[in-house]
Amino acid sequence: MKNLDDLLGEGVQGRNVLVRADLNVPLDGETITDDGRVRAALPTVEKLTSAGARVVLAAHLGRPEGAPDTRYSLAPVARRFGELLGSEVALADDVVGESAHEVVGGLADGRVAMLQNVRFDPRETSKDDAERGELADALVEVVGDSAAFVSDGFGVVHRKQASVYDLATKLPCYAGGLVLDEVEVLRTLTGDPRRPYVVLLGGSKVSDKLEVINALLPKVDRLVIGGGMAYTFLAALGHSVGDSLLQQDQIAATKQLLDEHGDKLVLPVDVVVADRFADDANTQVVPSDAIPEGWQGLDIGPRTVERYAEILGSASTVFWNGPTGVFEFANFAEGTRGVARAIADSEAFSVVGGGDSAAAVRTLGLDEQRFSHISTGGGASLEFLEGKNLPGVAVLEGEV
Ligand SMILES: Nc1ncnc2c1ncn2[C@@H]1O[C@H](COP(=O)(O)OP(=O)(O)O)[C@@H](O)[C@H]1O
Ligand SMILES: O=C(OP(=O)(O)O)[C@H](O)COP(=O)(O)O
Repeated sequence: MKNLDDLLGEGVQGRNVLVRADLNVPLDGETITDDGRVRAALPTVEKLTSAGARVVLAAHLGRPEGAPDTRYSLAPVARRFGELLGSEVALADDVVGESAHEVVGGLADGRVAMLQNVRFDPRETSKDDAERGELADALVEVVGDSAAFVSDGFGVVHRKQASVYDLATKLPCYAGGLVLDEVEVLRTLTGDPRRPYVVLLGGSKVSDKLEVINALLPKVDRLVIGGGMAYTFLAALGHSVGDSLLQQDQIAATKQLLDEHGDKLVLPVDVVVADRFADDANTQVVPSDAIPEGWQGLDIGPRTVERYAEILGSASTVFWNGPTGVFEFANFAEGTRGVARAIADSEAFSVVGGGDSAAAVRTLGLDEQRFSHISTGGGASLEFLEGKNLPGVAVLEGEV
């Protein structure tokens, strides 16, 4: 697989280089609450601009429904990128339209432009190869067919999407430094990890992650569950979960997982419930088999934190993806803070993966240096650990 150094060796002065980055940062209105992914994308872009390339950034933000939606505009991200870079990043109003052509056409050597959220175009995430191919062709038209493509959005390489996968089949493609670094660290976890090997999973992308659990169970000693997915497990045990996040269609499969691997799976014994999804909601701590009707679980409870901290503290290898609760609200951040602290205090080789998990480490005031590696990708790391083929990496290796 060719990499960024190969491209720099070929020379990029005056050449358009389209960089796919993962700039999917957490936002509070228009304020970026954690710019970790922007910072992680900088080194590749800076290497290219220093060599005189004209860099065109393509990225997504959130999960818009395939149409422009101002809530998911990349404007705050382009602004932050410009600040960190020390030179303005011009943002196109569209993905492959008139504005994209104009902004890219006006790009000077060593400067950076950004396309608007690629997921504003429904073809980006289409399951139809031809539709995605069409968008990739339109992206090539924007940057010109003498352009190069650098894939550096590690957090999105598990997605078979137009700007991640299909574009790599249309332009000379190169792996960026972030993708290479992340893959190298994660490889140490797929070989022969020191045991006990504990994986802690939380977060809200429940349907994505339930599949992953199945594949990870044979590889780990303990799989500790928190966050939104815990409630599908509790429901599978026959408990009522009130208004908590619930993946109804996965209950049967989850039941089977519990039957087959109950010894490895660790579930919350108590949870913090709220009477509505808000930081100032009324709250109470209840046993996990006694969630009252009309209430929703938004964090793991203190007894669970203690138990999880003990398991994490005695592990030799830890992988953590997904906050154990809605840590963005102070009232539901204690669980995530508690498990993060336990990992930070342990001597284990520890990898944290995921935009929100990494953001939690930083915004809850933990010392990043206490973790062996903070990955920019949650789902991508998990799929890598499962041993799954990551489309965005495979395509760079020419394995498609
Ligand atoms: N019990 C819960 N109910 C609803 N949302 C939750 C719950 N626990 C965690 N979350 C939310 O999960 C989100 C992070 O999920 P996810 O995207 O899967 O993690 P990551 O980005 O680290 O991969 C956070 O915004 C958090 O508020
Ligand atoms: O935030 C991301 O993934 P993550 O939450 O698994 O770390 C990536 O930007 C991918 O986003 P997606 O899961 O909407 O495809």
